[in-house]
Amino acid sequence: MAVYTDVAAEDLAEFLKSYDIGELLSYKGIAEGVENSNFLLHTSQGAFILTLYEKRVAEDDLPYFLSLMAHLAERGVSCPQPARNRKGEVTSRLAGRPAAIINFLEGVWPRRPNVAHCSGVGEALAKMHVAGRDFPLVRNNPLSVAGWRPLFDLAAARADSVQPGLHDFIARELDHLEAAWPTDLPVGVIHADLFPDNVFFLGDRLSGLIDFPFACNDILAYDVAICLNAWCFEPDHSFNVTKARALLNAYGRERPLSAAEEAALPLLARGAAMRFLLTRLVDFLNVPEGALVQPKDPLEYVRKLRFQQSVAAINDYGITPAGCAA
Ligand SMILES: Nc1ncnc2c1ncn2[C@@H]1O[C@H](COP(=O)(O)OP(=O)(O)OP(=O)(O)O)[C@@H](O)[C@H]1O
Ligand SMILES: N[C@@H](CCO)C(=O)O
Repeated sequence: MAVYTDVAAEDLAEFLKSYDIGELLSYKGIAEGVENSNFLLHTSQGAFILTLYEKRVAEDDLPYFLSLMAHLAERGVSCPQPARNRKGEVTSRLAGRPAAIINFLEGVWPRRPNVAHCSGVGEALAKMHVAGRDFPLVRNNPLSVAGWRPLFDLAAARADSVQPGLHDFIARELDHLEAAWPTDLPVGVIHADLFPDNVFFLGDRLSGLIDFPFACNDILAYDVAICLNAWCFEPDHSFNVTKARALLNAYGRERPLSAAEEAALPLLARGAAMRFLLTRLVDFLNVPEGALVQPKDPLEYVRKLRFQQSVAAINDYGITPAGCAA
C-alpha cells in the first residue's frame, strides 16, 4: 500500500467510535504497496489495518471483495476479515474516501521467495479457486484484455521516455493478445494480484492471503499465470524452472489444470505480464505530488514479457503437459 490520503488523529479517533474495536492507541501510515492508502492501527482491542480506497477501486465493488474475504475464510482460506461498524456495515467513508477496517494478519511476506514459498502459493491459489466456486457475487475484471488498450492510451505518448522502442513493443504485443486471447477456458473467482507482498508466511508455512481489491471473475489459469510471473523470476531476471514446477505441481494437486488451460498458460502469462507492465507504466509516469509511494519498475515486466514471448509450451515451465499432479 501507500499513503495518498492522510488522516488526522482526531478524525480517526472519532471514526473509530462508529466501530466496536476499542479506542485508538496509535496509528501509522504503511509505505509499502502502491494502490490504496493504508494505516496500521493499534487499539485497546488489538491491531487492525485501515484502508482508504483510491483510484482503481470503485466504491460499488467494495462489497464484492469484502464479502469474498468472509466467504473464503468460512471455507478455510486464511485471509483478513472486515470489521463491521455499529450499523453492521463493512464499508464506510473517511477523509472523503471509501474506507474499511480489517484485522491484522500475522506473518511476513517473503522478500526472497524460495521453492517452498512457491509451492505454498500454488496450493493456496488453487484452494482459493475451489473455495470461490460457490461465491454468489460477480465482478468482471476491468484489467483484463479489454482494459489494456485504454491503459496503454494513457501512457503511449510518453512510453519511449521510459525505454526507447517501448511504444512499438507494447503496441505489437497488444495486437497479438487481443487477437489470440482465449474465451473458452474455465472461469471463477480470481485474486488477480497474488504477488509475494500479498502472501504472508510464518517460516515456510503460509499464514494467509491479503489485498483483495483486484479480485474478480476471470479465467482461473490467468491467476496462475500472474503468479508464475510474480514468483518464479530471480533478481537477475532469469526464470527459475524449479520454482515454476513447484508452484504448478502444488496448484495441480488441489485443482488439476485441463489440457486446454495448460496449453494456454504461456499466452496467459504474456497477458499477465502486459497487465502489470501497463499499470506500472501508467503509475510510473503519473506519481501524485506529495504521495508516500514508491512506484514499481515497469521495465521488470518488459523483461518478463519478453521471456514469456519465448515460451513455446508448458514444458518450459518445468512440467510435462499430461497434467499438473506430481
Ligand atoms: N491484514 C493485514 N495484516 C497485516 N498487514 C497487512 C494487512 N493488510 C495489509 N498489510 C500491510 O500493508 C502492506 C500493503 O498492503 P497491500 O498489499 O494490501 O496494499 P496495496 O496498496 O493494495 O498494495 P499492492 O496492491 O501494491 O500490493 C502489506 O505488505 C502489509 O505490510
Ligand atoms: N502487484 C502490483 C501492484 C498492485 O497492483 C505490481 O507489482 O505491479
